[in-house]
Amino acid sequence: MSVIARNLSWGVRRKTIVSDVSLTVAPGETLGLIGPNGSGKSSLLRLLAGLRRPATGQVEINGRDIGQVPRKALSREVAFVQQSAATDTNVTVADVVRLGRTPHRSALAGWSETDESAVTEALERVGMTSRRRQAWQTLSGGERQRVHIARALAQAPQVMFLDEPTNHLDIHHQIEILRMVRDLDLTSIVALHDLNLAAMYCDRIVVLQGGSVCACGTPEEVLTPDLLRDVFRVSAHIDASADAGRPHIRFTAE
Ligand SMILES: Nc1ncnc2c1ncn2[C@@H]1O[C@H](COP(=O)(O)OP(=O)(O)OP(=O)(O)O)[C@@H](O)[C@H]1O
Repeated sequence: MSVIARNLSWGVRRKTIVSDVSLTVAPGETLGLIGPNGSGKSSLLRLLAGLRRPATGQVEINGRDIGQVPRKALSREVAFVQQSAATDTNVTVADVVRLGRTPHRSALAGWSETDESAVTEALERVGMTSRRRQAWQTLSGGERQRVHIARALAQAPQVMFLDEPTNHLDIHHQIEILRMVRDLDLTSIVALHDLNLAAMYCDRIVVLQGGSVCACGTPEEVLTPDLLRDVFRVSAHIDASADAGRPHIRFTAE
């Protein structure tokens, strides 16, 4: 499913936090959202996912204005992995992942085989099958993050929004999760701080600065020494990596 944002703006009181953002994400594409702290990445993701209404502008998912789509119907198509999602503590890992099935179930329907296999498959994909009966509150930070991603996968969405999904993860799991997101047959928009991981796993990158889009394109087009200096205030060399020609950033100490 495609995601199109047209002239999105949002703010609180007199402060504009997202300013006139337009972007297009093609079906199946993985779009990276990067920008310094406070540049508006989380706020924009929430607008794109329909969790917050824009002051002006609109978001279309698969050609429909999401402002007109009922919330339950939207949550059958769109999953959101938050930065630090709160979860009720007195539950098991499988209980948390089962919550992902909520949009697909009616009040009267029982738990189906489809629901069960979606949960089993989601746990498998994030490598948490052996933990399904473990109490949620006993998990490490990285394990919780993987279970939140499993919950989103169990939702069987067509579009996935992920806010810093690699937070708390060791490097193996950072790479595993981003590779999985890239290889999933769905459209994904992922806010990331690690610019090299964004270069490795995103088809295109949007750079936010002060709530506005200041660059958009392939990793090679966007990740230039000038942009890194102007937006992120760092000096860097860019090497063409052996990894499918993706840029590799070497930060320089000066
Ligand atoms: N509800 C709110 N009320 C007041 N200010 C807000 C609100 N939501 C966000 N902000 C402010 O808007 C700015 C953008 O916040 P946002 O969380 O979208 O940035 P971000 O790019 O995701 O940051 P980070 O990289 O630090 O996670 C920040 O200055 C934040 O303090």
